Amino acid sequence: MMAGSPASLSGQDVGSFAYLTIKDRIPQILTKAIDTLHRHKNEFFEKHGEKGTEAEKKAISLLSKLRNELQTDKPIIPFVEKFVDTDIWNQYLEYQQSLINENDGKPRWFYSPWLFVECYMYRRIHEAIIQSPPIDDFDVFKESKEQNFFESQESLIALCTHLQELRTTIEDLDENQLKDEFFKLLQISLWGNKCDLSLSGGETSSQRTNIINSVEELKPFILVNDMEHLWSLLNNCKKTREKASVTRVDVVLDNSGFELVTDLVLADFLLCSQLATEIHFYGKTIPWFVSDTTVHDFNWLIEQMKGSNHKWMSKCGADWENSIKMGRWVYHDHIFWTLPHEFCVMSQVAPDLYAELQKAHLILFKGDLNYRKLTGDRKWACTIPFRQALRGFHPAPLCSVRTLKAEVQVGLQPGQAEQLAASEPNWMTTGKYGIFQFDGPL
Ligand SMILES: O=P(O)(O)OC[C@H]1O[C@](O)(CO)[C@@H](O)[C@@H]1O
Ligand SMILES: [Mn+2]
Repeated sequence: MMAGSPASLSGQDVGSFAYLTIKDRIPQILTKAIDTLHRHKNEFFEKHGEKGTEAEKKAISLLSKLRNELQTDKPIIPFVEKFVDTDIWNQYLEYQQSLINENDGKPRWFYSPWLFVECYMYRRIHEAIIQSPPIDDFDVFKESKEQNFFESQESLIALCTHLQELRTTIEDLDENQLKDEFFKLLQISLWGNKCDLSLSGGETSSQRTNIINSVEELKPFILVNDMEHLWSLLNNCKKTREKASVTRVDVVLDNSGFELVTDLVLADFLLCSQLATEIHFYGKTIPWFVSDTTVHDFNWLIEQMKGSNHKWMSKCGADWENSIKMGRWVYHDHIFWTLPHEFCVMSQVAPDLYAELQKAHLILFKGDLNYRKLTGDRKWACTIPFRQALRGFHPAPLCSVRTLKAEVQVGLQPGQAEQLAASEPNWMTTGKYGIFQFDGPL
């Protein structure tokens, strides 16, 4: 821990959201993963014969073992299977061990930082799968992600239709109208973050109502609203940039399905409004926090949309595929996003990624987990400045776009948290509230 930063959120605090997640939500997610493997038994057999059946059994027994370790608060054990990040993970385990002063103290599920153990759990799921060839490329969360996409169809069609209409009139919009549209699509992308699947223990959490109509009603639930800063920054880039030069917006993606479409709609708008000229996306290398986007999810979703029999949805899919082909959209993978580290150490742990992010004019960090990593998932007072919680992480001007699902929030006005807590004790963890929290140029 760096001097001056508060303790990490942890399962030690009985009754806290961290505690309840480790006690209830994580075992539930593991049970669901086991069940998913079970249900694919025949598929594995058809594909790989007896070897497939054996692999399914092995993966299930590894996951059951993991669930047992967790539920009996066993020590956190090192990774054994060789993978690109195994050494970094095991070093981090040692680092966590070194933070424990007691003799022979070992990191344990309910004792160690929540961010660490929760990331560890998802990495262990991945280990169980890669230890079970030939089903070692199976994504236990894929079905849920696809289901989320299909269940949100109606709302997604409305969104695609809105985007396509907007594209035909965009030339005629004056600056204020353009700004209104920008704000609308930003808010849709914010509320899209309600739909993650780890909060609901992997149960469906899709968007069934037309989100565009809800934006106005939801405004009072935005606790920190720095949208104006984002507008000034990008509009200024647009006005001052030379002909052939670049305005680059980077989006650190969160969930696939509904949320991903809201992000891609925003990205599309940024280009056609010329607020940006290039968009870079970052996804996860392995299945993560149930609903997070991997490259497979990203490609799958665009492919699905392209093949849709709805005219405007299919147009979006085709346009987006083209944006990728033309290099206006760039997708990046990096193992750092599925490590347990706080972002303030990114420049040391993943200097190449930090350097990549430095090329952006603006970075949007989608979702709650990114916010936890931005702030270190620590017990900050709600009123400390965002920049202080970032502890030196500043590759470029950045903004967190997140609905609140964890007990960490900084940069609030004095009294704001108290007022919320008085009427709603769970205001930090239900996803009902959201923020656009910006950290501008240094
Ligand atoms: O998809 P998001 O917005 O990052 O949310 C993932 C969230 O899942 C939870 O860990 C619940 O387990 C949240 O508290 C967490 O931060
Ligand atoms: Mn997520």
